[in-house]
Amino acid sequence: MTREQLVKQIYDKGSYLCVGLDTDSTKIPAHLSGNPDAIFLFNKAIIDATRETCVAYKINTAFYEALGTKGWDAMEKTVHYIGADHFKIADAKRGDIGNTSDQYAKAFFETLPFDAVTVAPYMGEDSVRPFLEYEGKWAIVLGLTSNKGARDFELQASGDGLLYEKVLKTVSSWGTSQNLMFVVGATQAEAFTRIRELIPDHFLLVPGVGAQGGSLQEISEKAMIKDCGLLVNASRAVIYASGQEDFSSAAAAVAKQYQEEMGTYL
Ligand SMILES: O=C(O)c1cc(=O)[nH]c(=O)n1[C@@H]1O[C@H](COP(=O)(O)O)[C@@H](O)[C@H]1O
Repeated sequence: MTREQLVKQIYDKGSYLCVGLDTDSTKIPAHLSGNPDAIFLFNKAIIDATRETCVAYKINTAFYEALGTKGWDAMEKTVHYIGADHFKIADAKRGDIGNTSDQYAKAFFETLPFDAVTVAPYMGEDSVRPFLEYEGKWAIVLGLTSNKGARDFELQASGDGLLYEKVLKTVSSWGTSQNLMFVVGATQAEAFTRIRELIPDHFLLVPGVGAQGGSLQEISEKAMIKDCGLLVNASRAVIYASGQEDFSSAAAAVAKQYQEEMGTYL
């Protein structure tokens, strides 16, 4: 999906919500959990319930890989079920020597129809480049993450700034704002102004609202740009809004609330 197509989806729907399909097999409601296809059926119900209120889905591959081939099959079925209108992110946090990253890119962009993969930048340019070589596909590189471990490296001084600032500056020269986004955690709200000084044009994938407590209002006020430039992810707050038979209507209601609030910022 190109930036233009993504931006059109955002303004058509009045939403920059990304629903995170972090589907934990131990949290599937009881009425589904005995079904051999439970993970996919859960995802399908969530997708049907949130299609109109979100523009992206982020599949966190860990939750699927943890189940072996059964999980991978559920992920494949899910990404195909989402279809072409939504921006599909493989949250796999990949990145390795060039010929290995080539294979990761092939896995998510050719074998599977994802639009974007999250990438860890630690191994440098040759580990990120393979993800930038596909027309209409995106690398979403970790910038400043939402977790407390961000302090261990990302927020440490490096040269004349912080390490994450160096990552944003350097990585942004490897691609363009048409094929490269950055992850910035919603819990890092005080950094958003500085981040927009460094990368004024790039889309940001912002996880950390909902269960991790980040403020949608604060992020939107500090980091929204003229064509929005934000995808805000919520996983647990949406998909586990209820653990009962009404889980999909509860998810729909939470996603709608996010969409309505987002509409006021767009
Ligand atoms: O890359 C990510 O998506 C990510 C980066 C980050 O800094 N923090 C973060 O929480 N995430 C992911 O975003 C999702 C957040 O989930 P919830 O806290 O349940 O909304 C999970 O899939 C995390 O792996």
